[in-house]
Amino acid sequence: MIRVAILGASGFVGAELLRLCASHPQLQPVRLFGDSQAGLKLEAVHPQLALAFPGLAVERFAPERLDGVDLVFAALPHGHSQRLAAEIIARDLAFVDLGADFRLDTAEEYETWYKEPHQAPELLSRFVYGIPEINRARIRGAKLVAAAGCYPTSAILALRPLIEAIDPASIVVDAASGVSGAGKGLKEETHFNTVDENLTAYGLLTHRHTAEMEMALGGRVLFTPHLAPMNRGILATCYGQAHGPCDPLALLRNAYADEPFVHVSERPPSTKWTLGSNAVHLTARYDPRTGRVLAVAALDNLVKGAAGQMIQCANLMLGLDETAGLSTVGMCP
Ligand SMILES: NC(=O)C1=CN([C@@H]2O[C@H](COP(=O)(O)OP(=O)(O)OC[C@H]3O[C@@H](n4cnc5c(N)ncnc54)[C@H](OP(=O)(O)O)[C@@H]3O)[C@@H](O)[C@H]2O)C=CC1
Ligand SMILES: CC(=O)N[C@@H](CCC(=O)OP(=O)(O)O)C(=O)O
Repeated sequence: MIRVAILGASGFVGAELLRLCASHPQLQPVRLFGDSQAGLKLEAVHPQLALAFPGLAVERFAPERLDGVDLVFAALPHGHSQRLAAEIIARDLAFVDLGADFRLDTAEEYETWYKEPHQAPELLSRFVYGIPEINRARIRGAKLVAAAGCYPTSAILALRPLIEAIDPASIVVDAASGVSGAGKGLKEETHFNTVDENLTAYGLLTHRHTAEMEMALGGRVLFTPHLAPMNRGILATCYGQAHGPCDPLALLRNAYADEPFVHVSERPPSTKWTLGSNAVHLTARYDPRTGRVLAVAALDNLVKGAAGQMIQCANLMLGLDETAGLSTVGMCP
């Protein structure tokens, strides 16, 4: 068995990591770390996991508590991993980080979008960007992976195979996310009364995920996120000006023919098809009237947009079956 420690285990992504580990043949969570919920038994923090992990409790992190651990997952608020990474690296552990701390190429880019100086710029180049469908060879065997953000995963998977067919400076991404994307903290914007029966655009022109999309797509992206009145799921509708008539659906089908978690279809995808699964559903069109390409992606922000992607990366890093522990089946209705 591979012994796993989870930083941020008491959060939404932490719960999802544990849920997926419960059906993983090799990953065994042994240490769970949190902040305000440290000291509580797991069954008090995430009752839905009580039967799977009866003996576990949430602790406060201390480096010596990683003794005997093989793999570390971190699902912490941005800015924390860059302060802890050196301790994890010194122990030569496999490390998959989901915060944004090690996703971008440079400290300058991080400071531009996250509005604070990076605390470990010397480590940035050691992390591999974690979307297996675009970066599998580098993730396989890597020790340090920065798993991609939820919105970027949807837009990058929808557009990357189409990038040669469009002007990369013309990309527009409009994406709607379920409220779990904002984490479990209580905020006015995510309060039931705010989100119920409501649809809101936010982060206009400034959302930090723009940088990640531009890094992976090599273009300019106008990204507008929206908060949708649903629990989970992201639907990303992406556009780009085509160089000429093309068949984007065929390009997607061709790019993802052998991918275990990507389904390409003519049918416009729904978030509900992906709930609880590591699947991404895609479609695309060429519009001869406007000369634009349109691509749509649906995924579960907590699975392919977070915990599922982390496990998919860890499977590759550790030489396991890439699909281990990751059901491809969504829960619908
Ligand atoms: N939710 C999503 O869909 C996605 C989230 N992410 C990213 O993953 C990370 C976690 O997200 P999510 O699970 O939603 O967030 P939550 O707010 O639900 O959970 C945050 C976790 O971090 C812990 N934590 C908070 N502050 C500290 C601290 N100072 N020291 C140690 N631990 C701390 C919390 O502990 P405690 O509860 O005990 O206080 C909790 O376990 C974030 O970076 C987020 O941006 C990325 C993709 C998708
Ligand atoms: C609905 C919602 O609020 N979503 C979050 C993005 C999700 C996330 O956790 O961001 P990372 O992938 O960078 O970690 C937001 O827009 O800030």
